[in-house]
Order: sequence, then structure tokens, then C-alpha cells
Amino acid sequence: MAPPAIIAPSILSANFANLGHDCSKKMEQGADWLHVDIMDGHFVPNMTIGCPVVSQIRGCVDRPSEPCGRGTFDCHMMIMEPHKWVGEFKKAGCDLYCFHYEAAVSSVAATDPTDKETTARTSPKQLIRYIHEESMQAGIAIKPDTPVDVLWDIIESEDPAERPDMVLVMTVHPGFGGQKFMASELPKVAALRERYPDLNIEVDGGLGLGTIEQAADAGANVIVAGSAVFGAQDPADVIAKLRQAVQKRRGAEL
Ligand SMILES: O=C(CO)[C@@H](O)[C@H](O)COP(=O)(O)O
Ligand SMILES: [Fe+2]
Repeated sequence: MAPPAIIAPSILSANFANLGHDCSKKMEQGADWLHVDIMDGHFVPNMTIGCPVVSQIRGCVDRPSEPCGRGTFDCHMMIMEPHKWVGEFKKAGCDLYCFHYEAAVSSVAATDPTDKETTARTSPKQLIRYIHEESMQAGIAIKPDTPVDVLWDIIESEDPAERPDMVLVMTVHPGFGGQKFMASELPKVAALRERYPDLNIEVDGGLGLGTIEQAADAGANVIVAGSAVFGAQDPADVIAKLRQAVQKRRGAEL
């Protein structure tokens, strides 16, 4: 059976002048995780926040008491050279470091094989190992143009330290909130769920009450929603309904 529903509001749609308050409010309204979008203006054509802001908002939300528990900071790293920021984001309070496959494979060869950070640039598997050594959960994300089968070898790594704890299937082209959901990406989710019944599979982009059924039916259990939650009259109700849709799909598997 698929793992439990996890609802992760994307703080990209928060009021940045009042970010700490908005984050703690979403937790009170029933969020499981907070999805923190980090954009560098190179990997995607937009820029957001860095470590100082993450560290400030970390102080507004209780830390998770177990891996992937309530209060997890799910940092979606839309950046080039993701190996360079693992240590800094750990210090800032990140719990789950989710890098893009496309950024990790465009990195160059190791220049100093004795250095963990340098080695982490050589392959997604080495980067996952490094994230685990820094005591964070590791996620790997794919953009709409990337086929899902590039992930099989990584998810099925012989060494558990090199396996991701979560896969993120983007359902928009990354860079901005409020875009239209791409149902064309759902076969990737279904293929992942068929192969890996226990894996956390996250979807991100255009999720809301009008699209959640499709995503849940395909097998997604970690739901990112920015504008649908932050723009709602009643965010707690939207969070509850997103959760119900995922739980319903889980119930149907029994
Ligand atoms: O990573 C991204 C965009 O690149 C997302 O996390 C969005 O911020 C989700 O926003 P909505 O589509 O739910 O408004
Ligand atoms: Fe995101």
C-alpha cells in the first residue's frame, strides 16, 4: 500500500513580508510539511530565498521528531551545482534536501576524491550519499522533459545510502507558482508507484481541488500546493480535502 498522505504547502505563495507567521499558521491549519522552493536564477528563470531566510523561518516551526515527520522542511532545490549547498542547508534547518536530477548530472568530475562535497558532484547517487551523511533525507526531482526511467538505476542502488527517500515528479515547468497542472506527467507517477509501492512520491505544480483526484489516482502521496492553499478562503479545509483524496486512493488499495 502507498505510504500515508503528506500535504506540503509551498511557501512560494506566502506573504514574504510575514513569512514566519504564514509558515506557523499553515502548520496550525493541518499541513504536514512545508515545501520550501529554492531558486537560483540559473537552473530556473526566477530567484527566491537562501539559507538566512530558511534559518529564520525554521525558528517559527517545530522540528520533526522523526525522519519525514510533521514539520519537515522539504527544500526543493531548483539550483545548479546542488552539491555545494548541502552543508549550508543542513545548518539552516533543512530536513529533506530534494535536488534536481538534471542539475546533478550536469556537474563535472571530482577534482579531489577525498572531499565529500567534491565527490558528491560526480553523480546523483554520490550526492544522495552525501545528503544522508549530513543527516538529511534525500529527494530527487525530475522536470517535465526528463523521462522517468532515468531514475530506476538510482532508486534501485545496491547501497541503501545511495537510494532516495522521495521522488518528486514536477507537474509544471519549474520556476513559478500558479501554473497550469500538466496531466501529461502522471504516467511517470503511475510507473513509479507500480514499481515502488512504499516510496514517497511527490507531485508539485498546479495541484488543488480540481486536480488532486488525478494525482492521487496515479499514486502520488506527497502533495505540494502553493496557490491552492495560500489563496484559499479556508486553507484548513483545502488541506483536509487534499489529504482525503490521497487517503481514499490508499483505502481503495486495501
Ligand atoms: O516548485 C514549484 C514551482 O517551480 C512549486 O513548488 C510551486 O510553488 C507550486 O505552486 P502552485 O503551482 O501550487 O501554485
Ligand atoms: Fe516546488
